[in-house]
Amino acid sequence: MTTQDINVKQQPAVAATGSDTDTLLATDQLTKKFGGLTAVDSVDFSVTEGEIRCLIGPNGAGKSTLLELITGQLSPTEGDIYFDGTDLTGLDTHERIDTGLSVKFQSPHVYENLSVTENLRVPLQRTDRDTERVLAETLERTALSGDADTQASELSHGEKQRLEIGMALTLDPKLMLLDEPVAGMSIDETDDVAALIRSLHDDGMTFLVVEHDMEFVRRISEQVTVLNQGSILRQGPIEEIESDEEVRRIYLGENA
Ligand SMILES: Nc1ncnc2c1ncn2[C@@H]1O[C@H](COP(=O)(O)OP(=O)(O)OP(=O)(O)O)[C@@H](O)[C@H]1O
Repeated sequence: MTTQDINVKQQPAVAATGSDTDTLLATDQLTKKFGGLTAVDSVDFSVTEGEIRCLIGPNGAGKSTLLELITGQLSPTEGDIYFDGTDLTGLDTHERIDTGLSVKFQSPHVYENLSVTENLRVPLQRTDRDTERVLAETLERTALSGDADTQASELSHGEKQRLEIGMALTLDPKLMLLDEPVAGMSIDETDDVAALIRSLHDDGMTFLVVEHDMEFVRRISEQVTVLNQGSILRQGPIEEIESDEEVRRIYLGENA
């Protein structure tokens, strides 16, 4: 399915973000209220095919809520989400994954008692892909070939993150959502994850990354969206965002 197939309701979101038919993910007036608190407030947001878009913002800005609305862990109070021509409203998280959306949460969710290869086989059971070929490819892409038989519990934090990205890759997603992928990592581990994201991007993968580490954002992302109090404050190239006075006052002053 292509973005041409997106129904008429998507048009405002695409138009509002200035994107065209390359839009892979779009939200239209997306809103989430928790009682009297509006955590996400009429957000028109989009991710273009092939880009690495980072979502930043101060604590409580609504980043996790937006991510959870996209993954289907939360239902919107109002608004819609479209992905690759499909209206995701009404689909549960597994059904969203089947449309090509992949999610990697902050802390690694790997099976500690299984080997690296066995972990990679778990998501593959859901597909009819050529398991042995995909396994070999994924081990190589995540630089885990040397640890194919290592039990996951023996991996470092950074290796576990790479393994989980690998598990997502086995399903051949169209968009990877990563929630703070380098939180708590050493410099070397951060380097490895940045290199992995860049190389997957070079192969055409699209990313939406929620991240606090601005040095990491600078390294992986060209396009940044700043969320503040549930609304989009700014979006644009990283250089523009970093030099924007209001962004600096609200967010970067304390994180740059
Ligand atoms: N389940 C919930 N019930 C009530 N309020 C919530 C719930 N989840 C989030 N909130 C509130 O919604 C607002 C946005 O929270 P959210 O976690 O999305 O922000 P965030 O940008 O991800 O923050 P952080 O960077 O600290 O993770 C906050 O005021 C938060 O307290």
